[in-house]
Amino acid sequence: MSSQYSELRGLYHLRETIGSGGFAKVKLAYHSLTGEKVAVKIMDKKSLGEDLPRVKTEIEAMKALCHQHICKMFQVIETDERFYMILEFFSGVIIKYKTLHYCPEGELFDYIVSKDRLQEDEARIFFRQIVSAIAYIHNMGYAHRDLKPENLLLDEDQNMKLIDFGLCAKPKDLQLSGITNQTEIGGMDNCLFTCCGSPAYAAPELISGKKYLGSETFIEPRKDFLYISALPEIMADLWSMGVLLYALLCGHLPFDDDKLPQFGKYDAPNWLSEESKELIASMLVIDPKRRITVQQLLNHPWLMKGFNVPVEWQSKYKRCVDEDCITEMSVYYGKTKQEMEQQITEWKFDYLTATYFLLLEKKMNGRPVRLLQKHRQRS
Ligand SMILES: CN(C)C[C@H]1CC[C@H](N2C(=O)NCc3cnc4ccc(-c5cc(Cl)c(O)c(Cl)c5)cc4c32)CC1
Repeated sequence: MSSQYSELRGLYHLRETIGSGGFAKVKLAYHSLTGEKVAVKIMDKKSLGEDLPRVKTEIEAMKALCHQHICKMFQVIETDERFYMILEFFSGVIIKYKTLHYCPEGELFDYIVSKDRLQEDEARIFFRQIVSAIAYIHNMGYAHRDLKPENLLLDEDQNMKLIDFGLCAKPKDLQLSGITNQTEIGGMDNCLFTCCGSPAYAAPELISGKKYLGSETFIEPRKDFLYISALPEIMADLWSMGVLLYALLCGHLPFDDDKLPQFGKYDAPNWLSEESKELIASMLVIDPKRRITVQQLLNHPWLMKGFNVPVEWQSKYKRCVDEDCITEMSVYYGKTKQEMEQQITEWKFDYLTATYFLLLEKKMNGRPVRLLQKHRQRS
Protein backbone atom coordinates (compact mmCIF):
# COMPACT_ATOMS: atom_id res chain seq x y z
CA MET A 1 0.00 0.00 0.00
CA SER A 2 1.50 3.37 -0.96
CA SER A 3 2.53 5.67 1.83
CA GLN A 4 -0.52 7.85 1.15
CA TYR A 5 -2.39 6.20 4.06
CA SER A 6 0.62 6.38 6.37
CA GLU A 7 -1.60 7.50 9.28
CA LEU A 8 -3.01 3.98 9.46
CA ARG A 9 0.31 2.13 9.43
CA GLY A 10 0.70 -0.24 12.39
CA LEU A 11 -2.93 0.37 13.36
CA TYR A 12 -4.79 -1.16 10.41
CA HIS A 13 -3.68 -3.27 7.45
CA LEU A 14 -5.51 -1.79 4.44
CA ARG A 15 -6.77 -4.15 1.74
CA GLU A 16 -8.96 -3.71 -1.36
CA THR A 17 -11.56 -1.04 -1.98
CA ILE A 18 -15.02 -2.51 -1.36
CA GLY A 19 -17.01 0.39 -2.68
CA SER A 20 -17.14 4.09 -3.23
CA GLY A 21 -19.90 6.60 -3.43
CA GLY A 22 -19.85 10.36 -3.78
CA PHE A 23 -16.76 11.72 -2.08
CA ALA A 24 -15.96 8.63 0.00
CA LYS A 25 -13.97 5.51 -0.67
CA VAL A 26 -14.54 2.41 1.50
CA LYS A 27 -11.74 -0.10 1.96
CA LEU A 28 -11.55 -3.43 3.75
CA ALA A 29 -8.88 -3.44 6.48
CA TYR A 30 -7.71 -5.55 9.41
CA HIS A 31 -7.30 -4.08 12.90
CA SER A 32 -3.70 -4.96 13.75
CA LEU A 33 -4.17 -5.86 17.44
CA THR A 34 -7.22 -8.10 17.07
CA GLY A 35 -7.06 -9.20 13.43
CA GLU A 36 -10.75 -8.24 13.11
CA LYS A 37 -12.01 -6.97 9.75
CA VAL A 38 -13.15 -3.35 9.56
CA ALA A 39 -14.42 -1.06 6.81
CA VAL A 40 -12.48 2.19 6.47
CA LYS A 41 -14.43 5.11 4.99
CA ILE A 42 -11.90 7.56 3.60
CA MET A 43 -12.96 11.11 2.76
CA ASP A 44 -10.65 13.58 1.13
CA LYS A 45 -11.07 17.11 2.54
CA LYS A 46 -10.19 18.77 -0.78
CA SER A 47 -12.95 16.98 -2.68
CA LEU A 48 -15.42 17.63 0.16
CA GLY A 49 -15.32 21.37 -0.47
CA GLU A 50 -18.27 23.10 1.16
CA ASP A 51 -19.64 19.70 2.18
CA LEU A 52 -17.04 19.59 4.96
CA PRO A 53 -19.50 20.63 7.72
CA ARG A 54 -21.74 17.71 6.73
CA VAL A 55 -18.96 15.26 7.56
CA LYS A 56 -18.74 16.77 11.05
CA THR A 57 -22.48 16.09 11.48
CA GLU A 58 -22.01 12.57 10.11
CA ILE A 59 -19.15 11.86 12.52
CA GLU A 60 -21.05 13.27 15.51
CA ALA A 61 -24.05 11.15 14.51
CA MET A 62 -21.95 7.99 14.23
CA LYS A 63 -20.44 8.68 17.67
CA ALA A 64 -23.87 9.17 19.23
CA LEU A 65 -25.70 6.31 17.51
CA CYS A 66 -25.00 2.95 19.13
CA HIS A 67 -27.67 0.42 18.09
CA GLN A 68 -27.96 -3.19 16.98
CA HIS A 69 -29.29 -2.19 13.53
CA ILE A 70 -26.89 0.69 12.84
CA CYS A 71 -23.35 0.30 11.54
CA LYS A 72 -20.97 0.90 14.44
CA MET A 73 -18.12 3.37 14.18
CA PHE A 74 -15.00 2.39 16.16
CA GLN A 75 -12.55 5.20 15.49
CA VAL A 76 -12.18 8.51 13.71
CA ILE A 77 -8.79 9.69 12.41
CA GLU A 78 -8.56 13.25 11.08
CA THR A 79 -5.47 14.55 9.27
CA ASP A 80 -4.93 17.77 7.31
CA GLU A 81 -6.00 16.03 4.11
CA ARG A 82 -8.46 13.35 5.16
CA PHE A 83 -11.06 11.87 7.48
CA TYR A 84 -10.89 8.13 8.19
CA MET A 85 -13.97 6.50 9.76
CA ILE A 86 -13.22 3.01 11.07
CA LEU A 87 -16.50 1.07 10.77
CA GLU A 88 -18.02 -2.32 11.46
CA PHE A 89 -17.50 -4.70 8.50
CA PHE A 90 -20.28 -6.95 7.18
CA SER A 91 -19.52 -10.09 5.25
CA GLY A 92 -23.01 -9.95 3.84
CA VAL A 93 -24.62 -13.30 3.26
CA ILE A 94 -28.24 -13.70 2.34
CA ILE A 95 -30.45 -16.70 2.79
CA LYS A 96 -32.31 -17.07 -0.47
CA TYR A 97 -34.29 -20.10 -1.47
CA LYS A 98 -32.63 -21.74 1.56
CA THR A 99 -29.13 -21.41 0.07
CA LEU A 100 -26.43 -19.01 1.10
CA HIS A 101 -25.30 -16.38 -1.37
CA TYR A 102 -22.12 -14.48 -0.59
CA CYS A 103 -22.60 -10.96 -1.88
CA PRO A 104 -19.42 -9.47 -3.28
CA GLU A 105 -19.13 -5.72 -3.17
CA GLY A 106 -22.06 -3.51 -3.74
CA GLU A 107 -25.41 -3.33 -2.20
CA LEU A 108 -26.42 -6.58 -0.56
CA PHE A 109 -29.94 -5.38 -0.07
CA ASP A 110 -30.30 -4.51 -3.75
CA TYR A 111 -29.36 -8.10 -4.52
CA ILE A 112 -32.43 -9.33 -2.66
CA VAL A 113 -34.71 -6.88 -4.41
CA SER A 114 -33.25 -7.29 -7.88
CA LYS A 115 -33.49 -11.08 -7.79
CA ASP A 116 -37.06 -11.34 -6.60
CA ARG A 117 -39.56 -9.89 -4.19
CA LEU A 118 -39.70 -11.08 -0.60
CA GLN A 119 -42.65 -12.89 0.89
CA GLU A 120 -44.57 -10.79 3.39
CA ASP A 121 -43.21 -12.64 6.44
CA GLU A 122 -39.61 -12.28 5.20
CA ALA A 123 -40.13 -8.57 4.42
CA ARG A 124 -41.66 -8.11 7.91
CA ILE A 125 -38.48 -9.36 9.60
CA PHE A 126 -36.35 -6.86 7.68
CA PHE A 127 -38.86 -4.03 7.97
CA ARG A 128 -39.14 -4.45 11.76
CA GLN A 129 -35.37 -4.01 11.97
CA ILE A 130 -35.52 -0.90 9.76
CA VAL A 131 -38.29 0.58 11.94
CA SER A 132 -36.22 -0.24 15.05
CA ALA A 133 -33.20 1.66 13.66
CA ILE A 134 -35.26 4.66 12.48
CA ALA A 135 -37.24 4.91 15.71
CA TYR A 136 -33.92 4.93 17.58
CA ILE A 137 -32.26 7.62 15.44
CA HIS A 138 -35.40 9.78 15.49
CA ASN A 139 -35.46 9.47 19.26
CA MET A 140 -31.82 10.55 19.33
CA GLY A 141 -32.88 13.64 17.36
CA TYR A 142 -31.48 12.59 13.98
CA ALA A 143 -33.03 12.09 10.55
CA HIS A 144 -31.17 9.81 8.12
CA ARG A 145 -32.57 11.37 4.90
CA ASP A 146 -31.00 8.87 2.51
CA LEU A 147 -32.87 5.64 3.22
CA LYS A 148 -32.54 3.28 0.26
CA PRO A 149 -31.58 -0.38 -0.33
CA GLU A 150 -27.92 0.56 -0.92
CA ASN A 151 -27.71 1.86 2.64
CA LEU A 152 -29.10 -1.24 4.30
CA LEU A 153 -26.58 -4.05 4.64
CA LEU A 154 -26.99 -7.52 6.11
CA ASP A 155 -24.52 -8.94 8.62
CA GLU A 156 -23.63 -12.62 8.87
CA ASP A 157 -26.67 -13.26 11.06
CA GLN A 158 -28.95 -11.68 8.42
CA ASN A 159 -29.45 -8.67 10.67
CA MET A 160 -30.07 -5.38 8.92
CA LYS A 161 -27.51 -2.64 9.44
CA LEU A 162 -28.20 0.98 8.44
CA ILE A 163 -25.20 2.78 6.96
CA ASP A 164 -24.18 6.11 5.46
CA PHE A 165 -25.24 9.03 7.63
CA GLY A 166 -23.57 11.37 5.13
CA LEU A 167 -26.85 13.21 4.54
CA CYS A 168 -28.26 12.99 8.05
CA ALA A 169 -29.64 16.03 9.87
CA LYS A 170 -30.08 16.82 13.53
CA PRO A 171 -33.32 18.84 13.20
CA LYS A 172 -33.94 18.81 16.96
CA ASP A 173 -31.00 21.26 17.39
CA LEU A 174 -32.62 23.54 14.83
CA GLN A 175 -36.00 23.12 16.49
CA LEU A 176 -34.63 23.77 19.97
CA SER A 177 -32.65 26.77 18.80
CA GLY A 178 -35.86 28.12 17.33
CA ILE A 179 -34.59 28.15 13.77
CA THR A 180 -37.51 26.05 12.62
CA ASN A 181 -39.92 28.65 13.97
CA GLN A 182 -39.18 30.58 10.81
CA THR A 183 -41.04 29.78 7.63
CA GLU A 184 -38.19 27.62 6.38
CA ILE A 185 -35.51 25.55 7.98
CA GLY A 186 -33.03 28.36 8.54
CA GLY A 187 -29.74 27.57 6.88
CA MET A 188 -31.02 24.11 6.08
CA ASP A 189 -33.47 24.96 3.33
CA ASN A 190 -30.92 24.87 0.51
CA CYS A 191 -29.18 21.91 2.13
CA LEU A 192 -32.46 20.02 2.41
CA PHE A 193 -33.33 20.71 -1.21
CA THR A 194 -29.84 20.16 -2.55
CA CYS A 195 -28.73 17.27 -0.40
CA CYS A 196 -31.79 15.18 0.04
CA GLY A 197 -31.04 11.58 -0.84
CA SER A 198 -31.96 9.74 -4.01
CA PRO A 199 -35.03 11.17 -5.80
CA ALA A 200 -36.69 7.75 -6.11
CA TYR A 201 -36.80 7.53 -2.30
CA ALA A 202 -37.05 11.23 -1.41
CA ALA A 203 -40.28 12.57 0.06
CA PRO A 204 -42.26 14.91 -2.26
CA GLU A 205 -41.88 17.88 0.11
CA LEU A 206 -38.10 17.57 -0.25
CA ILE A 207 -38.02 17.51 -4.04
CA SER A 208 -41.02 19.67 -4.89
CA GLY A 209 -38.94 22.80 -4.37
CA LYS A 210 -41.72 24.26 -2.16
CA LYS A 211 -40.49 25.81 1.07
CA TYR A 212 -42.17 23.96 3.85
CA LEU A 213 -42.91 25.28 7.28
CA GLY A 214 -40.71 23.80 9.98
CA SER A 215 -42.90 24.86 12.84
CA GLU A 216 -46.29 24.37 11.22
CA THR A 217 -46.51 21.10 13.04
CA PHE A 218 -45.79 22.54 16.43
CA ILE A 219 -44.35 19.81 18.61
CA GLU A 220 -45.50 19.58 22.19
CA PRO A 221 -42.25 18.94 24.16
CA ARG A 222 -43.44 15.76 25.90
CA LYS A 223 -41.43 13.42 28.11
CA ASP A 224 -41.83 10.28 26.03
CA PHE A 225 -39.66 9.85 23.00
CA LEU A 226 -40.50 10.95 19.47
CA TYR A 227 -41.98 14.27 20.57
CA ILE A 228 -39.88 15.44 17.61
CA SER A 229 -41.52 12.94 15.26
CA ALA A 230 -43.35 15.76 13.51
CA LEU A 231 -40.22 17.59 12.27
CA PRO A 232 -40.12 17.73 8.45
CA GLU A 233 -36.79 15.88 8.01
CA ILE A 234 -38.02 13.20 10.39
CA MET A 235 -41.21 12.79 8.39
CA ALA A 236 -39.26 12.52 5.14
CA ASP A 237 -37.68 9.30 6.48
CA LEU A 238 -41.17 7.80 6.78
CA TRP A 239 -41.81 8.38 3.07
CA SER A 240 -38.52 6.63 2.21
CA MET A 241 -39.53 3.71 4.43
CA GLY A 242 -42.73 3.40 2.40
CA VAL A 243 -40.68 3.22 -0.80
CA LEU A 244 -38.39 0.65 0.82
CA LEU A 245 -41.26 -1.59 1.95
CA TYR A 246 -42.81 -1.35 -1.50
CA ALA A 247 -39.45 -2.37 -3.04
CA LEU A 248 -39.08 -5.31 -0.63
CA LEU A 249 -42.58 -6.63 -1.35
CA CYS A 250 -42.76 -5.87 -5.08
CA GLY A 251 -39.13 -6.19 -6.23
CA HIS A 252 -39.25 -2.82 -8.00
CA LEU A 253 -39.77 0.85 -7.11
CA PRO A 254 -43.17 2.58 -6.86
CA PHE A 255 -41.99 5.78 -8.53
CA ASP A 256 -39.84 6.41 -11.54
CA ASP A 257 -39.54 9.06 -14.22
CA ASP A 258 -43.11 8.86 -15.42
CA LYS A 259 -44.64 8.12 -12.02
CA LEU A 260 -43.25 11.03 -9.98
CA PRO A 261 -43.44 11.02 -6.16
CA GLN A 262 -45.00 14.48 -6.04
CA PHE A 263 -48.23 13.14 -7.45
CA GLY A 264 -48.20 10.19 -5.09
CA LYS A 265 -49.70 7.89 -7.69
CA TYR A 266 -48.22 4.38 -7.85
CA ASP A 267 -49.46 0.92 -8.82
CA ALA A 268 -50.05 -1.46 -5.95
CA PRO A 269 -49.86 -4.97 -7.45
CA ASN A 270 -53.11 -6.87 -6.95
CA TRP A 271 -51.28 -9.80 -5.36
CA LEU A 272 -50.24 -7.54 -2.43
CA SER A 273 -52.33 -8.21 0.69
CA GLU A 274 -54.78 -5.48 1.67
CA GLU A 275 -52.84 -4.96 4.91
CA SER A 276 -49.57 -4.45 3.00
CA LYS A 277 -51.24 -1.97 0.63
CA GLU A 278 -52.70 -0.02 3.57
CA LEU A 279 -49.39 0.14 5.41
CA ILE A 280 -47.51 1.35 2.31
CA ALA A 281 -50.28 3.87 1.62
CA SER A 282 -49.98 5.24 5.18
CA MET A 283 -46.30 6.08 4.53
CA LEU A 284 -46.63 7.28 0.93
CA VAL A 285 -48.85 10.18 1.96
CA ILE A 286 -48.02 13.41 0.14
CA ASP A 287 -48.87 15.68 3.09
CA PRO A 288 -46.10 15.03 5.67
CA LYS A 289 -48.43 16.09 8.47
CA ARG A 290 -50.82 13.26 7.63
CA ARG A 291 -48.09 10.64 7.18
CA ILE A 292 -47.81 7.85 9.73
CA THR A 293 -45.10 8.39 12.38
CA VAL A 294 -42.47 5.83 13.32
CA GLN A 295 -44.07 5.68 16.78
CA GLN A 296 -47.32 4.49 15.18
CA LEU A 297 -45.35 1.90 13.19
CA LEU A 298 -43.87 0.32 16.34
CA ASN A 299 -47.12 -1.49 17.17
CA HIS A 300 -48.82 -1.34 13.77
CA PRO A 301 -50.90 -4.53 13.13
CA TRP A 302 -48.88 -5.36 9.97
CA LEU A 303 -45.61 -5.24 11.91
CA MET A 304 -47.06 -7.18 14.85
CA LYS A 305 -48.37 -10.04 12.70
CA GLY A 306 -46.65 -13.24 13.78
CA PHE A 307 -44.67 -11.38 16.48
CA ASN A 308 -47.44 -10.06 18.76
CA VAL A 309 -44.92 -7.68 20.38
CA PRO A 310 -44.14 -4.11 19.30
CA VAL A 311 -40.83 -3.35 17.58
CA GLU A 312 -38.05 -2.98 20.18
CA TRP A 313 -36.36 0.29 19.23
CA GLN A 314 -34.08 0.84 22.27
CA SER A 315 -30.39 0.08 21.85
CA LYS A 316 -29.32 -3.35 23.10
CA TYR A 317 -25.75 -2.11 23.65
CA LYS A 318 -24.91 -1.86 27.34
CA ARG A 319 -22.95 1.21 28.44
CA CYS A 320 -21.04 -0.73 31.11
CA VAL A 321 -17.68 -2.12 29.97
CA ASP A 322 -16.78 -5.80 29.60
CA GLU A 323 -14.48 -7.14 32.31
CA ASP A 324 -12.58 -9.61 30.08
CA CYS A 325 -11.76 -6.95 27.50
CA ILE A 326 -10.60 -4.50 30.17
CA THR A 327 -8.39 -7.19 31.71
CA GLU A 328 -6.77 -8.15 28.39
CA MET A 329 -6.14 -4.51 27.47
CA SER A 330 -4.79 -3.59 30.90
CA VAL A 331 -2.27 -6.45 30.70
CA TYR A 332 -1.37 -5.53 27.13
CA TYR A 333 -0.85 -1.82 27.87
CA GLY A 334 0.72 -2.45 31.31
CA LYS A 335 -1.93 -0.48 33.21
CA THR A 336 -4.17 -1.30 36.15
CA LYS A 337 -7.74 -2.36 35.28
CA GLN A 338 -9.01 0.86 36.86
CA GLU A 339 -6.68 3.01 34.76
CA MET A 340 -7.65 1.05 31.63
CA GLU A 341 -11.38 1.34 32.33
CA GLN A 342 -11.01 5.03 33.12
CA GLN A 343 -9.24 5.66 29.77
CA ILE A 344 -11.61 3.53 27.69
CA THR A 345 -14.78 5.06 29.13
CA GLU A 346 -13.73 8.47 27.89
CA TRP A 347 -14.99 7.06 24.52
CA LYS A 348 -12.63 9.23 22.51
CA PHE A 349 -13.12 7.11 19.37
CA ASP A 350 -9.36 6.73 19.23
CA TYR A 351 -7.39 3.48 18.79
CA LEU A 352 -8.26 2.44 22.37
CA THR A 353 -12.00 2.75 21.66
CA ALA A 354 -11.57 0.71 18.46
CA THR A 355 -9.47 -1.95 20.22
CA TYR A 356 -12.04 -2.27 23.00
CA PHE A 357 -15.03 -2.59 20.63
CA LEU A 358 -13.21 -5.05 18.35
CA LEU A 359 -12.07 -7.16 21.30
CA LEU A 360 -15.73 -7.20 22.40
CA GLU A 361 -16.74 -8.30 18.86
CA LYS A 362 -14.24 -11.18 19.14
CA LYS A 363 -15.79 -12.22 22.44
CA MET A 364 -19.34 -11.95 21.06
CA ASN A 365 -18.32 -14.15 18.10
CA GLY A 366 -16.82 -16.80 20.41
CA ARG A 367 -13.21 -16.00 19.51
CA PRO A 368 -10.49 -15.67 22.20
CA VAL A 369 -10.37 -12.30 23.96
CA ARG A 370 -6.72 -11.82 23.03
CA LEU A 371 -4.71 -9.00 21.47
CA LEU A 372 -2.43 -10.34 18.77
CA GLN A 373 0.95 -8.72 18.66
CA LYS A 374 2.95 -7.42 21.58
CA HIS A 375 2.98 -3.61 21.74
CA ARG A 376 6.77 -3.49 21.87
CA GLN A 377 7.23 -5.43 18.62
CA ARG A 378 7.23 -3.06 15.67
CA SER A 379 5.74 -4.84 12.63
C1 LIG B 1 -22.81 4.82 -0.81
N1 LIG B 1 -22.57 3.39 -1.11
C2 LIG B 1 -22.70 3.10 -2.54
C3 LIG B 1 -21.23 3.03 -0.63
C4 LIG B 1 -21.06 1.54 -0.47
C5 LIG B 1 -19.63 1.28 -0.04
C6 LIG B 1 -19.39 -0.20 0.20
C7 LIG B 1 -20.39 -0.79 1.15
N2 LIG B 1 -20.19 -2.20 1.39
C8 LIG B 1 -20.44 -3.08 0.34
O1 LIG B 1 -20.86 -2.66 -0.74
N3 LIG B 1 -20.21 -4.40 0.48
C9 LIG B 1 -19.43 -4.91 1.53
C10 LIG B 1 -19.45 -4.05 2.75
C11 LIG B 1 -19.10 -4.61 3.97
N4 LIG B 1 -19.07 -3.91 5.08
C12 LIG B 1 -19.39 -2.58 5.05
C13 LIG B 1 -19.34 -1.88 6.26
C14 LIG B 1 -19.63 -0.55 6.31
C15 LIG B 1 -19.97 0.13 5.15
C16 LIG B 1 -20.29 1.57 5.24
C17 LIG B 1 -20.73 2.10 6.48
C18 LIG B 1 -21.03 3.45 6.57
CL1 LIG B 1 -21.60 4.09 8.06
C19 LIG B 1 -20.90 4.29 5.47
O2 LIG B 1 -21.21 5.63 5.58
C20 LIG B 1 -20.46 3.76 4.26
CL2 LIG B 1 -20.31 4.80 2.89
C21 LIG B 1 -20.15 2.40 4.13
C22 LIG B 1 -20.02 -0.54 3.93
C23 LIG B 1 -19.75 -1.91 3.86
C24 LIG B 1 -19.80 -2.69 2.65
C25 LIG B 1 -21.84 -0.46 0.80
C26 LIG B 1 -22.05 1.02 0.55
